[in-house]
Amino acid sequence: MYTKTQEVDSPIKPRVQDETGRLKAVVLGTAVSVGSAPSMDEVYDPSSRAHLLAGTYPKEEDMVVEMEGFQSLLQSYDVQVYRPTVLENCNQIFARDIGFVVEDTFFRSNILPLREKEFEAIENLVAHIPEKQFQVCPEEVHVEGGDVMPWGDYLFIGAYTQKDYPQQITARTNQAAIDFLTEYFPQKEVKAFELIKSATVANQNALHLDCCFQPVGKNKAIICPDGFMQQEDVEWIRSFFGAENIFEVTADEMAGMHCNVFSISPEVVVSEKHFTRLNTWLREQGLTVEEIQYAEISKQGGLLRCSTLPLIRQY
Ligand SMILES: NC(=O)NCCC[C@H](N)C(=O)O
Repeated sequence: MYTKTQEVDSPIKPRVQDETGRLKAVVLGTAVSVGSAPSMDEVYDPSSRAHLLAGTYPKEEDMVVEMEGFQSLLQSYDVQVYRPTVLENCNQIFARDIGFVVEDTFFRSNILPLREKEFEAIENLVAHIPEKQFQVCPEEVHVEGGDVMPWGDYLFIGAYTQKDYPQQITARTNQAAIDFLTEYFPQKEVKAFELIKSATVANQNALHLDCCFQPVGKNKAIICPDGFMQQEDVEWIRSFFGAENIFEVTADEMAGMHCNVFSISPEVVVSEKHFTRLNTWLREQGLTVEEIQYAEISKQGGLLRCSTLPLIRQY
């Protein structure tokens, strides 16, 4: 069974149209029983790899505390927070990637095979979603929720479509995913961005789109230009949001997950407490910034957005 921290509203009717609408229900991953540190053969992102090598790989108890803090904050905003069933010795921190909601449909992702098991832990929860609002992505469609961002009439997708896709362990969303979502949402303008990939160097890798780009508020965004393979995509984002509405982060800040904040509403954003430069800018834009401690989680190549899977936002 999934763990619910509040009563489940059944049925759960998914609805997410953008990145910042007022959050009502969310799955927050869990670090409980995350298992021992992976071996160098098992590791699947460059940040975890670097921390394994440096002997600074995060401890379960520290990550559990950070995630509890996030849960309490979300609940203080009256958000219904669901946690996955705890699977023994399984890393279930990054709930974002295992599924995603666009408009009124929950999609089950086809994620990195090494992470496949994670979906089991929310099966009983998604069973509350009406069948007509639940969609399993076809087998050839490789997609993780970190690469999918609805933004009103637009659907932003992070992808990697180069020939060496099968060899890139940090490439999780392919051309078939772009084609599938384009066909599924004919009324949306699908904008796909090619991301840079590296299995070994964290500041040369944009694991997902949400590691190098994140809209905030009503019309603003955080980007790391270095995360994009094509300069014209960066230019497109600059002109779409307007240069004055964009905060740019460095490649090192991208590796530290500065783009991976999470919005509770167009007015309130959750950020990491060490992101001083970013948090100052967010406040200057008139946003309320809820700062929490999440630095241990960042060592695994994900942060606040990555550990959440929004089910319902209100419009
Ligand atoms: N959306 C995200 O960027 N999720 C972070 C996933 C990190 C995890 N270590 C992975 O490589 O899959």
